[in-house]
Amino acid sequence: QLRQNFYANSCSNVEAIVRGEVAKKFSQTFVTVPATLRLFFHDCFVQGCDASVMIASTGSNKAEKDHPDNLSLAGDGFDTVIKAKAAVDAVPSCRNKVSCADILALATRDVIAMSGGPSYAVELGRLDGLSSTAASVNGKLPHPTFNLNQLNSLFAANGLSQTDMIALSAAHTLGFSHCDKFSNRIYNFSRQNAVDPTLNKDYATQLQQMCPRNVDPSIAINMDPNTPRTFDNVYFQNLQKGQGLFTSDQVLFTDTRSRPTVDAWASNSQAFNQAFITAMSKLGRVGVKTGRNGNIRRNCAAFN
Ligand code: HEM
Ligand SMILES: [Ca+2]
Ligand SMILES: [Ca+2]
Repeated sequence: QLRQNFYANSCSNVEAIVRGEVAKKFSQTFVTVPATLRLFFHDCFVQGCDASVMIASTGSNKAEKDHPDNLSLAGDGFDTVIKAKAAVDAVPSCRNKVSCADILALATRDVIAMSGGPSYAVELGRLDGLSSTAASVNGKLPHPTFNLNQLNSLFAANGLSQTDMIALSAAHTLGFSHCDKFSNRIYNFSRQNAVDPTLNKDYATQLQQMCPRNVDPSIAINMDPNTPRTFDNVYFQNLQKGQGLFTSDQVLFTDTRSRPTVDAWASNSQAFNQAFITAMSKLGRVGVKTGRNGNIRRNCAAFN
């Protein structure tokens, strides 16, 4: 059972310590923000929010982070958690008291707030998981080609509603994508349409310019073409204009079952922020480990 003041008696300053390290990292590179937020999502959807995604592979174990769906996780997310963990452990009373999973949850809250998004109280008390395998990632993470039914069923498997799914998708209001993740929409889309017809024409042309055929696979572009460094509801306004980057983004507007929610949040950032906080809190409860199912890792990248 998670609770807000879980570390009140063991490490009462944990929130300030984490925030301080996250602020330092944020001042060095903005990538900290999307990298940490996506890391939290990919952690929670595979074996629950237990920092299983942070484990490094060893000679005998190929870990989650080396599954194809996780290879584009940016290193700055991992680095943020590792640095915050070191800062926490530098305080004698906090040493080996706070889980990597909780530090990731706190850091995620902090990067959202630092980029203009809402802040919220984080429930704590997660333990770190005891396993991490690439094989366990299969089928657990959404793909950018997903339609609404596929998105809903994957999120429902994690206790999240369609409303939660739409709110969380707005994480694509910042951060980057590599060209291969959406090139099917701008080249050879279908027999009838070379370009995905749900894509705004000018935006499609811009995407083709930024991502020419045979582009360097390391090239990444902003997912929100309008406010790429601000956590805001412009994501939903983009969808209304046909500027959703992935099929899984644009479908939230094209499918009439989800469009009313997109329209509501495009014009009401407060309502969106509230829904986002609710959904993030639910995401943070997925598959939480307690008791013998977990421990507090000394090194977030390795089992004790
Ligand atoms: C709804 C289904 C989702 C799909 C299909 C999806 C897919 C993707 C893909 C393909 C990328 C680009 C990766 C790359 O090429 O580097 C990406 C980036 C990102 N995603 Fe998602 N995602 C989804 C939901 C979420 C959720 C729920 C969150 C967080 C709450 C999230 C946060 C992010 C962030 C922040 C980035 C940018 C990462 C960076 O700049 O390093 N996504 N996502
Ligand atoms: Ca996990
Ligand atoms: Ca934005």
